[in-house]
Amino acid sequence: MILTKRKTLNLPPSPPKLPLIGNIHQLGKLPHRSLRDLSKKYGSLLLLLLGYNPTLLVSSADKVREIVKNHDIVFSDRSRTTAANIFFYKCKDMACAPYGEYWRQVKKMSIVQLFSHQSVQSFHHKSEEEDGRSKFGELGKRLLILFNSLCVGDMFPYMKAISAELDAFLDQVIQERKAIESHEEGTIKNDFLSIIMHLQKNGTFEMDLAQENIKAYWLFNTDMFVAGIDSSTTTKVWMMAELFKHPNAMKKIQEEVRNVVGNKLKVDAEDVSKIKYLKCVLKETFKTTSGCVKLGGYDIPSNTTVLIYAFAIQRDPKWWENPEEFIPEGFENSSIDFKGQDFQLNPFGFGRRRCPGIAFGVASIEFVMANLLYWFNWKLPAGETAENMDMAELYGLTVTKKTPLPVLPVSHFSL
Ligand code: HEM
Repeated sequence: MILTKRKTLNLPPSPPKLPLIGNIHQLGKLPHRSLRDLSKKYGSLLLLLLGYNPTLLVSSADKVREIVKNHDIVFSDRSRTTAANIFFYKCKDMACAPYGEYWRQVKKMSIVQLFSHQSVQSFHHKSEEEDGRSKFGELGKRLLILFNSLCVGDMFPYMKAISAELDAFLDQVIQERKAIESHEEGTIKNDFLSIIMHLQKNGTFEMDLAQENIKAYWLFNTDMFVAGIDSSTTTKVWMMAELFKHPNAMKKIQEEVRNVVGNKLKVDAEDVSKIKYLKCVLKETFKTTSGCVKLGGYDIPSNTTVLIYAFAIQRDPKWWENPEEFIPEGFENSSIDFKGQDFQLNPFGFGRRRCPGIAFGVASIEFVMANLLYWFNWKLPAGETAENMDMAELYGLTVTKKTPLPVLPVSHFSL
């Protein structure tokens, strides 16, 4: 008889759990806020059970540094969810692909072709194309909702066996995916697929791409246009809302934008790079609006999802003075940046799986915001005041503003 000795794991602290749902009842409607009390009570490493999913919440910048420095490869994997399997042909897109050779190749191809300095520069000339792609954005948003719902389904594997509705739901998911593919075929296939074929022919992409991988790679556009557009748009909305709430910051940024641009009536990329306060406002906005960054699967116990609790880290008094206030000036004489070296500011994640779209995201936000602030003065509709402006949040992949931003542009220049 072989006796196996079971290793007892020294697990991080956990709040009390309920049968079947674990800690889900403690998340509330805004998990990024409710988890804060738990992390204050239990410490910077907190093990939650979400349904059947063990989830490690990391809420200290020092712990994040330690994890990224010592365990980056382990954390670079992704958990294989039902949603990713269905939508991305068994996780063949970049964001959901398990860490390994395939992910490395897809990432290499994207960096060469899509995230190069040249591509980011050409972003300014391509902004009109975004209109044509906004339809895809709408479809992409619906897809995201379905995607998230499937992730919730993964927390309760026992329900899969008993839920007849799940089959109907999965049918709906597959139909939505087909709708996206046919839309894609018409709009993106030509330029995107030709890039892939070209790279495969000239040997840049070293793997032989099966038809399914290529299809999944079209859906990589979902990563691009949902991950990219959704997060950038959300940041712009919060930035504008915060500027309304802080009229001195609004006045200061508009003066700086108009000083830098002068009377050229055109804001170009060089101008944007000179508007220093814009970068401070952007960093402060990132600081106040990120929720949780998902790191991937880790094995304490196996298949633990690790969440970096950006919301708490970016409000940690150890790193930030007046952490609950919106004070962009805090960045004026500070070298803290979001490029992945400063663990207390982490809107784009860390390590190998860090967001590859930083340059695109930042360029698009800064360019659009500089233009909006240069061309227009902004006011609220009659009856609304900055004090009573609704800043309620909606939790999701990104923390969005629950109600639309009720602001009105007034042209600054008499044409
Ligand atoms: C304000 C803008 C943006 C924010 C805050 C943001 C944030 C993030 C975060 C937190 C991650 C996860 C990192 C991790 O798992 O450690 C991520 C991944 C990713 N982002 Fe972004 N992102 C932004 C813009 C963009 C843009 C513009 C694109 C594409 C054009 C993009 C494409 C991606 C992709 C493909 C991944 C998955 C990378 C991988 O798994 O290897 N993002 N992003």
